[in-house]
Amino acid sequence: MEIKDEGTSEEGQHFLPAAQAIDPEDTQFTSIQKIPNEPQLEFILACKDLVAPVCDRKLNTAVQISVIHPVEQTPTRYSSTEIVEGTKDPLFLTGVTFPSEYPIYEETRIKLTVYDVKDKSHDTIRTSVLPEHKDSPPEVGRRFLGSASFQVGELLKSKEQLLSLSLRTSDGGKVVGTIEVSLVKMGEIEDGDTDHITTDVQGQKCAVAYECTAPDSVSGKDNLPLLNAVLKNPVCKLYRFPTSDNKWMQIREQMSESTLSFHIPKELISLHIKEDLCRNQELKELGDLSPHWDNLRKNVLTHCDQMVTMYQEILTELSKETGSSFKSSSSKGEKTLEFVPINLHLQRMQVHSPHLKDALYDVITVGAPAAHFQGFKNGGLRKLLHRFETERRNTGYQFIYYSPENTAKAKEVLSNINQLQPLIATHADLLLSSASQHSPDSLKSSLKLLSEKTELFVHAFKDQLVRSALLALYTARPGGILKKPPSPKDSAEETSPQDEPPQLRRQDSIPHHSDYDEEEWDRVWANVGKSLNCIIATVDKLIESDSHHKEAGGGGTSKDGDTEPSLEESITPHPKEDWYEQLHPLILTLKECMGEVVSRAKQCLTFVLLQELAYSLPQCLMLTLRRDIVFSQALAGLVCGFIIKLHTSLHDPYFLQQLHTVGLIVQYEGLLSTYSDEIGMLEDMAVGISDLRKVAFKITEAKSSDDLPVLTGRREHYVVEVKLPATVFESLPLQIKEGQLLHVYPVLFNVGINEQQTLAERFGDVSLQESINQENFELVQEYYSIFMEKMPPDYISHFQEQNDLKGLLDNLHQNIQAKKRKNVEIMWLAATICRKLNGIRFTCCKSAKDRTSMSVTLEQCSILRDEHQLHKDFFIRALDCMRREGCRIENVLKNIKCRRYAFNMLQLMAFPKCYRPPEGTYGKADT
Ligand SMILES: O=P(O)(O)O[C@H]1[C@H](O)[C@@H](O)[C@H](OP(=O)(O)O)[C@@H](OP(=O)(O)O)[C@H]1O
Repeated sequence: MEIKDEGTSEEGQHFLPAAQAIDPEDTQFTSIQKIPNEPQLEFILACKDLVAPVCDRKLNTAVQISVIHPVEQTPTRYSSTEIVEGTKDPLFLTGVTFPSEYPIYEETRIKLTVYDVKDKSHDTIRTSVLPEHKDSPPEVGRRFLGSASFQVGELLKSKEQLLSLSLRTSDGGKVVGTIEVSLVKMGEIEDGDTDHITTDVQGQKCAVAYECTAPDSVSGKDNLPLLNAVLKNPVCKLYRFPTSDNKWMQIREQMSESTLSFHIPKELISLHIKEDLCRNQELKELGDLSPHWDNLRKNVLTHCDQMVTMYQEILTELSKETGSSFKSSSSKGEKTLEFVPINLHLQRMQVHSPHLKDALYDVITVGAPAAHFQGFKNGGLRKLLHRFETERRNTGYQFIYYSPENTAKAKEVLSNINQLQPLIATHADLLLSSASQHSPDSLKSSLKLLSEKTELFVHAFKDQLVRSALLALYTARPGGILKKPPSPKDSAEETSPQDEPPQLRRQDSIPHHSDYDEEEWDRVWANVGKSLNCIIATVDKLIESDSHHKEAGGGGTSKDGDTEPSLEESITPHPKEDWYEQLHPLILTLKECMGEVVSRAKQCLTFVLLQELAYSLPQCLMLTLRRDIVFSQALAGLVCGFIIKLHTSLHDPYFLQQLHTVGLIVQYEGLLSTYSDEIGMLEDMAVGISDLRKVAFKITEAKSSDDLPVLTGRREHYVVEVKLPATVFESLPLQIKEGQLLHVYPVLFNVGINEQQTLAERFGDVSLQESINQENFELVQEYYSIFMEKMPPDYISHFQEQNDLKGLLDNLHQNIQAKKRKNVEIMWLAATICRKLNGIRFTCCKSAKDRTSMSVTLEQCSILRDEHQLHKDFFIRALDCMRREGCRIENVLKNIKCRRYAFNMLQLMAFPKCYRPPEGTYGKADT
C-alpha cells in the first residue's frame, strides 16, 4: 500500500529527500519571487559544438539536470531532457521547471551533465531523488561528455536571461562544447516579440519567441483557495515545440493529485451509514408482523447491522489517512481502500503559442471505478445487477416483488417525509409566533411558507405505490390474512406456486381484502389538506377582520365563499380575541393529522424496502456494497473534475449559463479490454458512471476556511455543495447563487487496445463494448439537443460557425456502427465532441498508469497539432518527449517505484502504433 501524507516528500521528480527539504520560512537563502501557483523557475537548454571523444558515430545527446542545495554539496538528480539524435548542436525540446512548492533559492546550484546515449533501450539517464553518488546506475548504454553548473541567481540576473556555459570533462580540464540555458517566462510579454536564438532543429529554422499574455481565465487568481484545497503535489514539465510557421510554442504539463480522492469517499460512507442506520431503525419500528415476516425482518436486520458495522470500520480506517491524496495502482485490491479511486490525477496541458491565446486542456486520469477486492470472477455490476433483478422477479415467493423503480420511489417518498415533516412543524411554529405578535404581514408570509411545504407533503403521497404498500403491510400484520382470492386481473399478472402462503404475493398490484378499508388512507391523507385549509381560512378572516376593524374602528364582518360551510362557524374570528388562541388548536390538528399520515406511510414504505432486502439477502447486500464502492470511486473523480472545470471557466459567462440551463457533459474514455477480468471492470465502470446521473451540484459561498465540498443526500440522489470565495460567488448568475441544482450528463466510450482485446476480437466477444458505445452515443445526442435548445441563439449561431458538431456526431455514429477492430477513432471523436461542448474529460484504464499515459500524451500532441499548429515533422518527437520525460513517466514511478511503462514487446505489438511508448521507456516491472 502506498499512501502519502500531504506535503511529505516522495520519490519523484520534484521533491528533495526529507533530509534536504528545508522550511522556506526559516532560511537564510534568497527566495525566488513567486506568482502564486506558478512555477518558480523555468529554463530550456541547447548545446553547441559538442566534441565526441571518439569519432565512431554521430552524437545522440541528452542532458541530466541535478540540483545542489546551498547546504548540501552533493547533487540530486532532478530531471532529464529527451535524447536528440545525430547532431553536435542539439536543441532540446524538453525544458526544466521547478513548481512553486520546490525548495529552490538564488543560491541553489544547478548542474547540467551531457551524455552521449549509445543505446536507447539501455538508456539509464534516470531521474530520482537519490544523490548522484548513491546507487548510481551503471553507465550502460551512455557515455559522459561534459558538465557545467551555475547558480540560479546568476541566471535570473543575467542580461539576456541567458547563460552560455562551457562544458568540461570530469577532471574539469578540457572544454567539450557549450551549453546554453535560457530562462523562460511563460505568460509574460518579452521586450521585442521575436527571436533570441535562431537555430536549426533538424533542418528546421525556429525563432524562439516568448510573446504571450496569460488571461485571467487561465490564472484564475481569485479562485486559488478552491483549487489549492483540492490539488496537491504537482509535478510540472516544460517543453517547446516548433509550429508550422517555424515559431516556438511553449507547453507546460502538470499533473496533480487530489485530496478529494479520500475526502469524497469519507463523506459518502458517512452518508451511507446514516441512511442505513435510519432504515434499520424504521424496520425495527415496523410494528407487529406475522411470524413469516417477523422472521424475515429479524434476518434482514442482523445482516444490515453487520453491514453498517463494516462501513463504520472502513470509515475508521480511512479517517486514519489524514492528508492522503493518492491511492497507488498497487493498492487497488486493498479492502480498506476500496472506496478510494485509483491513481486519480488532474493531467493539465497549458499552451502558449504565438498569435493564439493561451489555452488549458484538462483531463482527469483515474483507474476505472471497479470493485477490485471483491474480484471479477462472476463479472461486474452491469451483469450482476441484471442477473439479480431477473432472478428476483422470477423467484419471489418469499416476498412481494417491487420493481427497482418502485423501490427507488419508496426511498424517495421516505426521504421527502423525513425532510418535510420537521420543516412543516417549524413553519407552523413560526406562524404561531407571528400570530402572537399580531403582525398581519408576518402572518401572511409564514402562512405562505407553511402552505407551500404542506402542499409538497400532501403531494408526496400521490402515488399508487403507497396504497399498494399499505394493503401489503395490512396483510402482513398478525391475522391480516386475505379472505378473497386475488382478482382475475391480478392473478393473470402473477402465478404463485401452489404451496405459497395465501398472504404472500408478487407483482406491484393491490390484492383485494374484504376487511381492508381502502378509503381509510384517503381520509387520513385528506385531513392534512383539510386542516391546512382551515388554517388558511382562519388567517384570511383574522387579517380581513383586523383591517375592517382598523378601517371602521370597530368589529369586522365575515366574508363568505372561502371556506367549507361546516368550518364557517368555527373559524369566524372575533377581532378582540387573541390570534394565537384561534390558530393554536388548528396547528395542533395539522400536526396530529400529519403525524398520522407519516406513521402509516413510513411503515408501509419501509415494508417495501424490507422486500428489496428479503430476496437472497447476502448477495443483495454484497451487490449494494459493490455498487457503493464503484460509485464512490466514480464520484470522487467527478467532483474533482467539476471543481477544476468550474475554476478554469468561471470567467466565461456562456459557460455559467450552460452550467445552469443545460448542465455539463462528462465524457469518460475507457481503454479496458473485453476479455477476462477487465470485462468485469468495464461492467462495474459502466454502472458507476451511469449512477453519476444521480448527482447534482450546488454552489454556495464559503463561510469558513474549510473549502472542501460537502455531500448530502442518499443513494438515489446526492447533492455536492461546492464552496466559492465571497468575491467569486458574488459574480455568479442569480440562478446559481440562489442554489439552483447543476446537473451532469456522464457518458462512457470504451475501446480496448491491448493484447487482451486482440484475443477478445479473435476468439471472444466485444458485444459489451459495442452496446456501451451505442447506448452512450444516444446520450451524447440527447445532451447535444438540449444544448442546442437551451443555449441562447446568438451563442449557438457563433458555435455552429466554429464547430461542426453535427458532422462530428455523424462521424462518431458511423465509427460505432462500423464495428472495426480497435477503432480508436471512436475515442478521439468522443473526446473532441466533449471538449467542443465545454465538458469534463476523463481517461481511464485499469490503473490509469500505462495505457492511460499513452492515451493522454497522444491526446495532448493531437491537440497541439490540430489547434496550435504543431509542426507536422515534430508530432512524433513531441509525443516521445512527453512519454519519455513528461509527467506520465513520473506517474508510473509514483505508482510502482520504477520508471518503466509496464508493457512487454508482445503487448506493444498488439497496440495501435500511436499508443506505443519510445524505446527504453517500457519493460516488465513488478506492478
Ligand atoms: O500485468 P502485466 O502483464 O504487466 O500487464 C500490465 C499492462 O501491460 C498494463 O497496461 C497495466 O497497466 P494499465 O492498466 O495502467 O494500462 C498493468 O496494470 P497494473 O499496473 O494494474 O498491474 C498490467 O496489467
